[in-house]
Amino acid sequence: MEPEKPTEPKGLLQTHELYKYILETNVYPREPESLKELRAVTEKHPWAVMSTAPDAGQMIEILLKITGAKKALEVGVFTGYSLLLTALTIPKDGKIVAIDMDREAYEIGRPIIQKAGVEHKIDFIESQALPALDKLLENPKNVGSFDYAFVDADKINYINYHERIMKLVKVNGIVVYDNTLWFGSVAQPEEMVLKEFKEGRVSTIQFNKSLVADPRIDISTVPLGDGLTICRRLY
Ligand SMILES: C[S@@+](CC[C@H](N)C(=O)[O-])C[C@H]1O[C@@H](n2cnc3c(N)ncnc32)[C@H](O)[C@@H]1O
Ligand SMILES: O=c1cc(-c2ccc(O)cc2)oc2c(O)c(O)ccc12
Repeated sequence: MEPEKPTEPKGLLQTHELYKYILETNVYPREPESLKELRAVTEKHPWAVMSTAPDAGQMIEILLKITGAKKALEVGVFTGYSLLLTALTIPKDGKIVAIDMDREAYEIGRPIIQKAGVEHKIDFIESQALPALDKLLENPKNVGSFDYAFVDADKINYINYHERIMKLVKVNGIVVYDNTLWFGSVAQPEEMVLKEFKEGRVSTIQFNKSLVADPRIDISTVPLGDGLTICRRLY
């Protein structure tokens, strides 16, 4: 049997109608204007699908508020939806270290971030993520200092990011990994998986297993967007 081709995005839900209902009824009415604007400019980008899902963003906003996060780390910025969401949510004197190797995409969202008055909270690092994280770790002030981290970059490296981020976040700090259900492919038999998802599926399955086996964290996987795994550092 031919694998089913995805049509329009519906996250991991059974129907487009249900996803539309969630967005239109619960998410868009509460979404700040600047995030709507960022979403609109991002839609013109050929890789717009990579932008953090607004329903997942709404959940992240609650996490940031509950934990009172002030110092945040983001790996994978793209045009900046999750970055702007974080910048809008953390306090005025909060800081976000945001890493992406693609400055061009960040420049698409940056004028909107500036207009929203939150650019002063952001330290954008144009770099491959692994060396940037290693550099952060060289400064003892950064070790165990982050309240929150969001990882939404190359899935194959999540395992490597995790080891570094475990040292950068404080005990009780929260780490959120995006795409941990990789378009639902993690639960599909291999022969049913579309070619373009195969590599990501394998690394995501391995990564999910490694989180389950990691005694340093609590975890919860939430089927929002493309799957979020929320971790809390225990020790
Ligand atoms: C899924 S997008 C991030 C989406 C973003 N969180 C948002 O809300 O729009 C992934 C991003 O990770 C970046 N990326 C991929 N591999 C990377 C790497 N090895 N180092 C740094 N950035 C990387 C890409 O340039 C891309 O902008
Ligand atoms: O379709 C994608 C692709 C990515 C992706 C692929 C390769 C990389 O090096 C980084 C990112 O990420 C996505 C994503 O985060 C998402 O939420 C939806 C779709 C995709």
